[in-house]
Amino acid sequence: MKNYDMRYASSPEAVKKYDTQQLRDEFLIQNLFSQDDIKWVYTHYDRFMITGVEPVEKAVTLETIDPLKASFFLERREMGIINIGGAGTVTVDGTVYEIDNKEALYLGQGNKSVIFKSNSADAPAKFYINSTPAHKAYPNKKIGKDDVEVIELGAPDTANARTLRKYIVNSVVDVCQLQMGMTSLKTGSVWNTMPSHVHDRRMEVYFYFEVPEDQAVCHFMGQPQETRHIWMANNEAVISPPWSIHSGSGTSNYTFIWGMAGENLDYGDMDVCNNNELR
Ligand SMILES: O=C[C@H](O)[C@@H](O)CC(=O)C(=O)O
Ligand SMILES: [Zn+2]
Repeated sequence: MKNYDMRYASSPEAVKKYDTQQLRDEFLIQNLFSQDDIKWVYTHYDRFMITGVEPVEKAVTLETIDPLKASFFLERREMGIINIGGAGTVTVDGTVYEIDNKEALYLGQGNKSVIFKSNSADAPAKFYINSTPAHKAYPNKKIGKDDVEVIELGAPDTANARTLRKYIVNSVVDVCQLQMGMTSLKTGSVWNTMPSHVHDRRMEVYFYFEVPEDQAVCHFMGQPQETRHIWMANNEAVISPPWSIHSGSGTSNYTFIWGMAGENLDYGDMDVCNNNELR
């Protein structure tokens, strides 16, 4: 069975003409988590790759996929892993990393054997994973809850009070180009990434989770004066092209993981859009 799905890059001019289904086919990632298996989405936006692994009955071994033309997955790549499920382990060339809920692991280029396992089949680990090309082998590093950089953003008055946690940024861990973190909306706050922004130098992927049953998140994309939306359910991800805003509003509060790659490692390099100028 083919273990990857290819997403080619789209131009803003083409996307203007997409209908709902075409927008979803190009940018939305559903069925992200495979039980006891790994199925990748390989994008042509900075060759950023996305998957979710949920080991239940057995350990899952990371294998290379055909488009990489590599002898092992991390031969020319780095990887960030954030566990959103129960406690688990990632064994990397014999070293066992215990990764609890909302802990992360950075893996540098050159690691040959990577094995994902849950501590208990009753509360399986759910490893959300991003991977990007790498030019240098940086050391592996576990990022625990105390290692993250925490920022409070927004306000209840504008329904966007949220806590942003930087897990994989260059002030926490040495990386080639991957950046990852987690943002949690407070109760009563629903808008993420407001005011919105673009960063034509980096693409981004948002993975929405902790969306309560029967609730949804409306994700906004597109050029600032030509926006589109995609309605998203729990545990779905969306690809944000470098030219696109990436903001969302939920029918309740929720949490999401952001991952980025591209030209620079400067988290704060964003071109902010004024709310009253969005179209
Ligand atoms: O470029 C940075 C990313 O879009 C996110 O980190 C923004 C975010 O999580 C938020 O404002 O809530
Ligand atoms: Zn961004």
